[in-house]
Amino acid sequence: MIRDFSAFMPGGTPARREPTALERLGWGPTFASQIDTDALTATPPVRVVAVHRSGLQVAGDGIDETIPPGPDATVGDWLLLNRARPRSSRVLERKSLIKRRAPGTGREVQLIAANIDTVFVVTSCNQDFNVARLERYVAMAFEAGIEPVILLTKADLAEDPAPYVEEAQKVSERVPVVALDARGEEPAKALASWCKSGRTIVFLGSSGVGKSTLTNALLGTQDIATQGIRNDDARGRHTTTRRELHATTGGCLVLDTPGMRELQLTDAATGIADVFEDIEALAARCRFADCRHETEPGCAILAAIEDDSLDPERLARWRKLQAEEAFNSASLAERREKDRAFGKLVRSAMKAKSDRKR
Ligand SMILES: Nc1nc2c(ncn2[C@@H]2O[C@H](COP(=O)(O)OP(=O)(O)OP(=O)(O)O)[C@@H](O)[C@H]2O)c(=O)[nH]1
Ligand SMILES: [Zn+2]
Repeated sequence: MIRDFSAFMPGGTPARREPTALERLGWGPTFASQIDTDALTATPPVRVVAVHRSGLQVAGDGIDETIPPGPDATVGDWLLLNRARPRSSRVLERKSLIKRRAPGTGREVQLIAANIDTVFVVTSCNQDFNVARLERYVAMAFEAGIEPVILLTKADLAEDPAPYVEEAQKVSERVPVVALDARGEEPAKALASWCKSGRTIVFLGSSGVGKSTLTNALLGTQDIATQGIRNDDARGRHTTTRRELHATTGGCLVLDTPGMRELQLTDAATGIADVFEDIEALAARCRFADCRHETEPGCAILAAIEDDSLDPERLARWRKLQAEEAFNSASLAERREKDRAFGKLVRSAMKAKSDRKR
């Protein structure tokens, strides 16, 4: 068989032609630039499209198979498939990575998803709407190196979605906000600029906000709930570890990963700083480098609150996220010690809040 590898190499992509099998899976210059033609022939690139207990399901140009677990890879990863020793397949450097600490352990890191292009942080135009939660998810996306977009579903049920949009826009100047009806034709149109062929997206948010509805709207007639049962164990039971990519008719890849819907913030100091860049910029102007923004003279943050240019609630949320992040990122031993201190901090924050309300 003659294969045209030109499209795999950097700069080899002409403007208008049908996408190759690999491009439909998300292949592009970021990955192509990491390998040479010899490696391409000997070890074909494949993408991990699903993670099962029995192994990694990989897809490539004419390849669709399950390899045993082994490579330190997760759904979305690109591997150079080593046919003789699949466990030794090389994992290509990632564009983005969502990870977390394995629950209940010390420093062990769990890979959740790789090479996601866009995270849609989903909430609804109703009582689910919560700025603190939006900030948390957006920080996580920034930390992972992924572009976040805030999606406000159930706009059709709200008397006026505008106030929700306005609040959501305050999370970060860098994050677009879209309000829509998650059902029917609207998502495919409203999200078209992010859901292009070969792009990989994921919907994150609380239960009931419309993640499955959005996924179904993009996938067309396919039903994700029934589709997911297919590759699980013999009894067709859902397993909590299942993660997989589904292709839309437009060629966009939607990651379905129930385990990722609620995430703790871990090792996300940079992401938090990105979301709260307004506060970080103020902090840099405080007189003392170690200013705690409580009573210090020359504190730029206290000054901003004083002149109403900073919302004290936003400052409180920043403090809380930072404390939580520091707590989650600590090792188990450190955690035990911090446990008490954290409880105290939360209690004093709650008290400060109720004092203010009084
Ligand atoms: N009217 C209206 N209903 C919606 C919208 N989005 C979701 N719903 C409805 O809300 C309910 C919950 O939607 P799901 O898509 O199951 O929510 P989910 O986020 O996937 O929930 P989990 O699977 O529990 O995580 C369903 O009955 C949807 O039809 C919307 O934009 N407008
Ligand atoms: Zn200060």
